[in-house]
Amino acid sequence: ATVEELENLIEAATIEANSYEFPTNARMFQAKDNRIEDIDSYDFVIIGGGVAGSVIASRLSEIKKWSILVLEAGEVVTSEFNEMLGYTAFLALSDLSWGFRTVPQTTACLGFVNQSCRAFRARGMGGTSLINGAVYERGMPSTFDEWADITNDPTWSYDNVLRLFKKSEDFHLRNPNTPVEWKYHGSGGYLNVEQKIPEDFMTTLFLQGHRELGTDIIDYNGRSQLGASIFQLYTKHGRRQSVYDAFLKPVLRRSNLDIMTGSYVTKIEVQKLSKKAESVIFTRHGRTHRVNVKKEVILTAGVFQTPQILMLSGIGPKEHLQDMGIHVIENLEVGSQLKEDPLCQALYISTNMTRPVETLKERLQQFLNGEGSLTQAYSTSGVAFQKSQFEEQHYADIEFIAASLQKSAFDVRYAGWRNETYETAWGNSTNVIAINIHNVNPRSSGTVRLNSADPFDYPLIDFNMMSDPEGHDMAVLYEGVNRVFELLQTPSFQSINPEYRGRPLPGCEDYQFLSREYWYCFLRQTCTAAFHVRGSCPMGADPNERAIVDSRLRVFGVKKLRVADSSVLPTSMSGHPVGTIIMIAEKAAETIKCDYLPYLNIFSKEL
Ligand SMILES: Cc1cc2nc3c(=O)[nH]c(=O)nc-3n(C[C@H](O)[C@H](O)[C@H](O)COP(=O)(O)OP(=O)(O)OC[C@H]3O[C@@H](n4cnc5c(N)ncnc54)[C@H](O)[C@@H]3O)c2cc1C
Repeated sequence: ATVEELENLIEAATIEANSYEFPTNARMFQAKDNRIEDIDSYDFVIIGGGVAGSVIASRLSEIKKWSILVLEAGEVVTSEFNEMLGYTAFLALSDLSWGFRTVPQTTACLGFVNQSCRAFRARGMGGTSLINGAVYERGMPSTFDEWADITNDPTWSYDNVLRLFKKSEDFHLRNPNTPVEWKYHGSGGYLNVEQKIPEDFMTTLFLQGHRELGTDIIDYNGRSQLGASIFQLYTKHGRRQSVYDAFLKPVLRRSNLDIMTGSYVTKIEVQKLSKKAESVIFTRHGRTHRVNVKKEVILTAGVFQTPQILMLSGIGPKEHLQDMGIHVIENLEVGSQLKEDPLCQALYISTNMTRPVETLKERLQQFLNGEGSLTQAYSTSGVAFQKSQFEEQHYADIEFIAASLQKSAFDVRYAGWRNETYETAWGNSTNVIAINIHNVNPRSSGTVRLNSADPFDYPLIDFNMMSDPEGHDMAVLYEGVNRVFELLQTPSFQSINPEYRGRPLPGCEDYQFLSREYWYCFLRQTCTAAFHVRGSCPMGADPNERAIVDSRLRVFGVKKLRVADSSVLPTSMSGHPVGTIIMIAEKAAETIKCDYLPYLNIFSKEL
């Protein structure tokens, strides 16, 4: 597109976002009557064409004799507007968004309308990679050794999964100032990974400040995640590349792969005695269909809807299903260990830093060259992973993200702020920067439950962040606040004259301003969700210890049914999950191939 065409797309999308009303249920997918029409059967039916579903469909359809069907509620997205990461937030307020939010919270998101946190998820081929920040990050290598212990399966160890991370990746070093540990990166994979160029002033300052504090500048996808860095993004020449674009678009001509968009799955039919998954019921264009499954159903509908579909199909906590009037097929603690990371983005700091004045036309011209501010979702690209004093092992538990901000009515709408809280947090600050504090390894957990047995009702989502009885998560976040002020003391940051000019927040007036108690209150008011939700159907060795799937991602007690998306992460991986979800999906596909084609060597080309 030309600069003028892009300007028109931006105008239309921003008008839509500013007046967008989120749906509150999925009734737009309801059929007109109760008739069920059978369609042809498939070897594998994949529910959800999101991040994990796209990877699995791509890999399984490599086997020509298998027939694969992907059922996805959303559509294929083609607008170039969606490729501009700089407008990411606008996409969450569009028809791509499911529009989920949590039930009212008591320990976090208190400064937001109805004390509710947004729980953004996207629909459409590529799933939430259609609206996310495209940060590519794998977490701490030792996480995967822990997964091998939890599942009693050494194939989850880092030495083994590194091969899968590399298999997906096509890494390009675009910023020569960034350290790279090449042996941890892949080339020639489906997913293009690159850094944004050139660095902006705030990123440079952030890295210098960290150097002055003695922090190493590292490749966070190398041997250790601990240190400061600039984001690696899975973009291509600075443009968003959804996981569908990367993994499925190149193979669409395969005749054994069918993708049915606009298809909303309401139930997996599981035979009551044999407990075998036999068919999938879905609505499409006002009608209801049944598809029979010859080999397996693979559930990749994401962290909220995967547990919802399981529960609607009779797989979940017995008492809850009985309360909902659903016949129990398998009693499993589905949806009982939901994990979300608290993120504080409201520590606004006034400075004397002036930002470059660029017109939209100039920014679009840079975008067309694969550069500039529109090629990243966050306002800058500086990031640091650190370990708090409370972290007993060696995981990162705090991520700091540099930001350079302007006050905006759109932010209030996007995040769902209460106006008064936003205004007072901002105070009379000018030329604002923020160092966002992200607790990437929290202990608190929440739940996903059914609202009713009606598949068109949204599930009840309760993040329950910062609620662990020991107060660990609060202590980590408070240490994060103190570390931000330490960073602001470095000579680099002192050069821009940083000053905190927020006013006492509503609800926190009783605490001495800027005391420890005040910051605790501030964090409960301003921390919201990082959208890195996971763990609603964790893998493990034993369903009596609340595991839902085994190490081969098979649902305990049910045959022909696997789950392979963000729901299965058994612990945090200390960061942004897409890289790990892609690895899990690669592993799921490889496992399925080994189960059905045991004569194939896993290193053979055919895999
Ligand atoms: C605003 C935002 C920014 C983020 N930024 C980053 C980032 O920079 N880096 C990162 O690593 N992670 C990021 N994430 C998180 C990341 O995008 C998700 O963790 C990831 O997409 C989850 O993958 P998934 O395969 O589990 O689910 P999804 O990608 O959400 O896919 C699930 C799919 O299933 C479909 N589906 C659901 N229910 C049904 C049904 N009943 N019938 C048919 N289809 C159905 C959905 O429409 C969707 O397409 C971000 C998330 C958000 C919201």
